[in-house]
Order: sequence, then structure tokens, then C-alpha cells
Amino acid sequence: MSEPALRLAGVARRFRTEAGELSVLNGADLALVPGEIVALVAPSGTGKSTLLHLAGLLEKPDAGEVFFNGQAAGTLSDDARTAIRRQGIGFVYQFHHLLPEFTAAENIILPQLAAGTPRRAATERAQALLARFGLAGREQHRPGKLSGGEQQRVAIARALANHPRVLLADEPTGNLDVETAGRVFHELLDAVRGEGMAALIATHNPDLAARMDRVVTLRGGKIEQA
Ligand SMILES: Nc1ncnc2c1ncn2[C@@H]1O[C@H](COP(=O)(O)OP(=O)(O)OP(=O)(O)O)[C@@H](O)[C@H]1O
Repeated sequence: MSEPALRLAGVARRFRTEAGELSVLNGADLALVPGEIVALVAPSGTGKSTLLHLAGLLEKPDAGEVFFNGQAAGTLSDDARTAIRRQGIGFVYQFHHLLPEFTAAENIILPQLAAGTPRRAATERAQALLARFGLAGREQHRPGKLSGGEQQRVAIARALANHPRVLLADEPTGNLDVETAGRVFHELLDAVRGEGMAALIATHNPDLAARMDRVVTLRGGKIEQA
């Protein structure tokens, strides 16, 4: 079995609230090996977004450790964590979060430039990704000129731009109608499988979850096989 691309080992996360301390994650364990797509299905408010933030090195756990390619993220400098976030991890959110003043192509080029890719190669990658998602010819369109499904395809293309080892997605098609969601989701899984990355995808939709390799849930702050 190959080394996990991402591993959460006993991670805990607590929040201080007016009603006292809220323990959201309490010893959550999860390992994703390259090429594996895992669905995270859990009731609202149980900590899916919190878990994804920790997995994406956006926040640090109160206890436990997140390993990226076997390296303990807690031991890394802020710069090293940022470099992993930029190059090693792709994020897709429920709402696309594209930059409205930039074209579809530029939205995919910019994160590559930030990761040090030369502009020419970044432009070629953006064109190839847009073509892969059926958006050839739309390179120069701003997000506002694209449909919701097209915007989300650009957001997925952006997440894949730097060839990340890990893709994290929080309800990536939750904002789309059922038919468009099904299609975009299929394209997302196809692309993830094609690139051989590991993916953790939170969804409330059991039909979409069933298309993944494995389904996990959150119960009592821990990960369980669903
Ligand atoms: N920064 C914070 N401060 C205080 N409480 C927080 C904070 N972030 C999250 N929480 C609480 O932690 C719990 C889990 O939140 P989280 O957003 O991870 O849930 P979720 O499973 O993603 O929910 P949903 O499916 O509705 O998005 C919630 O009760 C939320 O109110």
C-alpha cells in the first residue's frame, strides 16, 4: 500500500463559544492514499468544514497531527505550509470564489504563477483544463458571463492547475441544480482519477457519495466508515 498523500492522526479541534467550549473534532483519524476518492457525508454542523480546514492546512489542530506526504505539518514553518497549500492541495468550495475581474483563463493561470510556473506553461495548462471541462473558446470570459455550472467547472480547473497531490472539496456541486450537479460531479471525479490524486469530498448527496471509492462520516468528533 502506498504512503498516504494525506493523513489525519487523532486531530482535535475545539471552539470557545458563549455556551462554553465546543469540542467539534475529538481524535479524528483518516488516511487518503494517492488515487483514492473518499466521500465525507455527515449531518450539518458535525464538523465537515472544520475537518477540511485542518486537512487543507488552513488551520492547526488543538491536538493530533496532519501529515502531508508523510511530513508532519505541525513541524513546518508558516512558509512551508503555505507552499504546500499552494502547490500540493487543490480546494473547491460550494461557491466558486473565482476572481470576478479576471477572465476564466487568468483565474487558472494566477495560482500557477504564484507557484512559480512560467506564464507560457501556465497558459497552456489553463487552456488544456478549460478544454477538458468543455469550455474551449471561453478562456477570455469573466466569471459573470458564465453559467453557474461553467463557473464551478472553472473553479475545479483552478483547483487542479498546479497538479496537486490532494484535492479537498466542500459541497463542490451543492450550489447547482440536480442535473448540472450530476454532470459537473462526473467531470470532477473523472479529472481526479485521471490525475491520480487523492480526494476528500464533502457532500450531503448520497447518490454522489456512492460514486466515490469509500464513504466516511463524522460521529462524536471522530471519523467512522459509513
Ligand atoms: N470559528 C468558530 N467558532 C466557534 N464555533 C465554530 C467555529 N467554526 C465552527 N464552529 C462550530 O463548529 C461546529 C461545526 O462546524 P462546521 O462548519 O465544521 O460544520 P459542518 O459539518 O461543515 O456544517 P455544514 O454541513 O452545515 O456546513 C458548528 O457547531 C459550528 O457552529
